[in-house]
Amino acid sequence: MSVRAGVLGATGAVGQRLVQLLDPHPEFEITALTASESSAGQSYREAAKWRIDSPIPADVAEMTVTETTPEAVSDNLDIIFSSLPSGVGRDVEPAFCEAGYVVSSNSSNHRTASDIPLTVPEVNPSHLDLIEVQRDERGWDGALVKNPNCSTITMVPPLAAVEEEFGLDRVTVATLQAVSGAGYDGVSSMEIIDNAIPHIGGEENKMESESRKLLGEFDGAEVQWHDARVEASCNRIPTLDGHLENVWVDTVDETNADDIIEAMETYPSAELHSSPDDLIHVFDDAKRPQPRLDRTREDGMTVTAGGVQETDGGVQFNCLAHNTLRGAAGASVLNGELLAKQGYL
Ligand SMILES: NC(=O)C1=CN([C@@H]2O[C@H](COP(=O)(O)OP(=O)(O)OC[C@H]3O[C@@H](n4cnc5c(N)ncnc54)[C@H](OP(=O)(O)O)[C@@H]3O)[C@@H](O)[C@H]2O)C=CC1
Ligand SMILES: N[C@@H](CC(=O)OP(=O)(O)O)C(=O)O
Repeated sequence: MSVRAGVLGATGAVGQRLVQLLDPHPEFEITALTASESSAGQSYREAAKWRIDSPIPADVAEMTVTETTPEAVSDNLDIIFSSLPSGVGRDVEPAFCEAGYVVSSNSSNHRTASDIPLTVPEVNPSHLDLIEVQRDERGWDGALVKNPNCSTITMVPPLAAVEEEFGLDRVTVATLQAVSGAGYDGVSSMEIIDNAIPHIGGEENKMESESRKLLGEFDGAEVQWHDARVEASCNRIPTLDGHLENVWVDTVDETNADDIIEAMETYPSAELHSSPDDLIHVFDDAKRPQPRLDRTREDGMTVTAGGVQETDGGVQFNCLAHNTLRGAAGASVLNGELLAKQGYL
């Protein structure tokens, strides 16, 4: 039987990606779509202004968009995917959880709260059980689960591979982030063409904190954040999709480039529908990965890496992921698959 799924913020950039991924999904069936008051009452086709380069799914196009309240959606929902603006989701998502819904959210609110699981199913699936703590503390029948920020999710699988074999002491990262990360209206063409912007508000702090929570240990009661020092510098560049990152890692144990490549290549994926066969693909061509060539590998869910070199304290490498697939909608769907597999739906 299908898992009935609702999408909050379904008309937005990430919401449209969620619809694109959920419509053909073998496990989920879209049964509710919500957006702001101004879109409510319209058909999804009218409200969404579909901007993805595959056709709007015909069966979803004629569904009516509702307001984003627990009362406005039908009771017949098993899971909700949320891609609301963070400020909106901050209060709205807990209201859905209080009403008994299980919410897999991409919004940045509450990601570092102590009782909210922040999960990448291939990296820290055990953190999902923080739901039990959350339910005890908040008295919810529902649950709230988050996926991380798109730049964080790009570097965390390679970092997890390094951590597992050699330990992480210090991480320094510089990002080259695509414009889609800012949303359709986020950066004007006059601002970004022939240019680069060396600041993305709040992004550095998210990379520094979310990565340490993801790589931390869950002891059944709380997540002990990883104690590595993580420093990030974030830049917007004129690519459409795909965040490229330059990462330097000081490891606890001595290592070399060949061992790091092997650790990344053998880091396991998860047995979930949306997990790629190869979670991390490592190129030996120093000019890869590149956003245009590599962002859609395995439906945009593989993290690609390259340029692995030894340094004084450890290793340097580059990595890339599709920011609205692996970094946003795909990450939320994966968390939904994990919730289903672990019996939370
Ligand atoms: N774009 C990206 O690559 C990434 C985005 N994110 C995060 O995902 C979230 C969504 O981003 P994005 O899709 O780009 O945003 P958009 O602005 O494109 O979409 C926002 C969605 O939320 C709805 N919405 C806006 N205000 C309200 C409100 N007051 N009540 C109910 N619904 C509302 C909009 O409806 P309407 O159409 O009616 O206005 C729309 O459906 C954000 O938290 C963002 O930070 C995370 C990673 C990557
Ligand atoms: N800030 C990211 C996208 C984003 O919205 O991230 P978050 O999910 O943390 O809000 C970018 O600009 O590429």
